Amino acid sequence: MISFPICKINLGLHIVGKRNDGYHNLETIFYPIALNDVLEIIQADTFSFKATGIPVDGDPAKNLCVRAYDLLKQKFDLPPVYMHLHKAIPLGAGLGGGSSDGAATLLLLNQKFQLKLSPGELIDLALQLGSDCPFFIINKPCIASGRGEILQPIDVPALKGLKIIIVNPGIHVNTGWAFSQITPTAISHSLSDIIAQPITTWKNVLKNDFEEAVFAAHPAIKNIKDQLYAQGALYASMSGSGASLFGIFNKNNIAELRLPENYFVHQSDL
Ligand SMILES: C[C@@](CO)(OP(=O)(O)O)[C@H](O)COP(=O)(O)OP(=O)(O)OC[C@H]1O[C@@H](n2ccc(N)nc2=O)[C@H](O)[C@@H]1O
Ligand SMILES: Nc1ncnc2c1ncn2[C@@H]1O[C@H](COP(=O)(O)OP(=O)(O)O)[C@@H](O)[C@H]1O
Repeated sequence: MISFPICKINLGLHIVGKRNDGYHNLETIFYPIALNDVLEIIQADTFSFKATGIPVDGDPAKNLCVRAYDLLKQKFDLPPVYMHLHKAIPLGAGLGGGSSDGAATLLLLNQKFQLKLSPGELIDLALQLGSDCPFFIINKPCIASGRGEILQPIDVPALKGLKIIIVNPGIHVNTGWAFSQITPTAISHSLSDIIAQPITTWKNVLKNDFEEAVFAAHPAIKNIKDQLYAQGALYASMSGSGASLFGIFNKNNIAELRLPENYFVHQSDL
């Protein structure tokens, strides 16, 4: 069986409080983007995992696909499988690619071996893999709170018919470090109220709390946001804890960005 794990951007991201378990409560809107990895799972005589495409760092046994399989193996008598992950989503980019692969593994195995896990059970398992993972069980625009697992589907009519450009400069921002830089604050504007307004009103009110610290540490990241606006973006922001930036444009107003050749650039319809 094959699946195409997509990625996400964050439309607004507020850190609202530090929790006793070391994580933070946040409020954000997860919005799915049509930039995807490919994951194939086949029943086999022995377990194996192969990754191609953009190289994934670290121990393959800790890959989120393998960790998702191991998690289900603790609960069910799963047979061995061959898993092939082809990576196209940049890593550690604030796009949730690894989380999406982990969630896709849970969904594929649930379907293939008829495990009959409900969406709620899959979300609980996904949260054990990472805070971004539960969203990829749903894969529809959602307003999220808690660590990211309290999810409410939401319509974002302001984005209909528009185009997105994602730029990743390949700078690694550690997510734990980014959270440590933030002093949590109460939300002054409701995210759902903001995104119900036309996109031209978002610029000064829809904010990612990580930008200030990440831009201060990496001016090259801020420079991309400035370029997106200079090229006519209706709205531009960093995604997650970085380092990807996205700009939202009218269809007939595609940016001509002057970026270093090694930067990753993706364009798609919203
Ligand atoms: C910031 C966000 C926003 O969507 O996205 P990314 O930038 O990673 O894509 C997420 O909250 C990231 O989720 P995820 O990347 O799954 O993080 P996790 O593996 O769960 O946690 C990595 C580390 O970040 C911190 N962390 C993460 C989530 C959270 N709600 N509070 C935290 O304090 C913790 O220090 C944790 O050890
Ligand atoms: N399938 C996977 N794809 C990408 N990264 C993975 C995967 N499995 C584990 N990882 C680890 O997770 C780290 C960050 O994952 P990723 O989801 O790409 O970042 P982000 O949460 O910033 O979007 C990677 O640097 C890598 O070490």
